[in-house]
Amino acid sequence: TGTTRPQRLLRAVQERATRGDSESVIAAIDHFCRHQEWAMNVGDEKGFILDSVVSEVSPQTALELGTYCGYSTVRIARLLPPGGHLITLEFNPNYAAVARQVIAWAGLEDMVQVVEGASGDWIPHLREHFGIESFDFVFLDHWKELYLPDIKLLEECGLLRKGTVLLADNVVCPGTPDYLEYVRKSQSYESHYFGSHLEYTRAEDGLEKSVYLG
Ligand SMILES: CCCNc1ncnc2c1ncn2[C@@H]1O[C@H](/C=C/CNC(=O)c2cc(-c3ccc(F)cc3)cc(O)c2O)[C@@H](O)[C@H]1O
Ligand SMILES: [Mg+2]
Repeated sequence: TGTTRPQRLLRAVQERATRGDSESVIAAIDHFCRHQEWAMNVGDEKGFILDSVVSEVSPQTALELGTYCGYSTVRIARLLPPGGHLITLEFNPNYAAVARQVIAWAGLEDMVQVVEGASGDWIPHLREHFGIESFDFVFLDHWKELYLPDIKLLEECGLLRKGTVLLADNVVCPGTPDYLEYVRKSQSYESHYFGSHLEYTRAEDGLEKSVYLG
């Protein structure tokens, strides 16, 4: 049986990073993915763009779809303003278990709630369960064909407000064509593409930032 890649990534964090130091956790994961095993984290290059958008929005309420090992969760949570809170949805229990330990190693467990389950099941219950009125920021990084249905669900549930910022990973590689067409054509969004590269590679990829106009 042996270990899984997320478990090996977690071990690299525990061996290389300093407890409570989120920068060292991010660096340990990037080192692992560059020199040991590639993994589908947003990475350092696109991560720098993610950082700048999160810093600009400075969200009190943030949502992440697809936690995986918690790399982007740590990147977002370390930049939240006082009182800021991040909910991250992850439907694979093994990934969620690894992510919780990565987030704890970074010392960010008080700002983050890892919610185990499917985004489509959970989104309609976020208000009643977590007392969320609406989200200031949403990071999409789960299954690519779910980006579009899930933002439509967020709209229907009234969880987006005038000015909510959506940031979507992988809009080029693997690609999210139906999502891109929707946010770029809809009168309800102001969209902008940030060109970059697929994590830890030279392949083209990028992030799409879309502001909900109501
Ligand atoms: C049925 C449940 C649907 N709703 C869901 N709700 C909550 N979490 C969900 C989820 N779907 C998937 N997830 C989780 O999101 C994560 C999935 C991410 C999918 N990401 C990718 O496929 C991806 C893939 C690549 C990639 C690019 C090039 C390549 F050659 C190989 C891979 C790069 C990336 O940056 C990626 O993000 C997992 O942790 C999964 O368990
Ligand atoms: Mg991704």
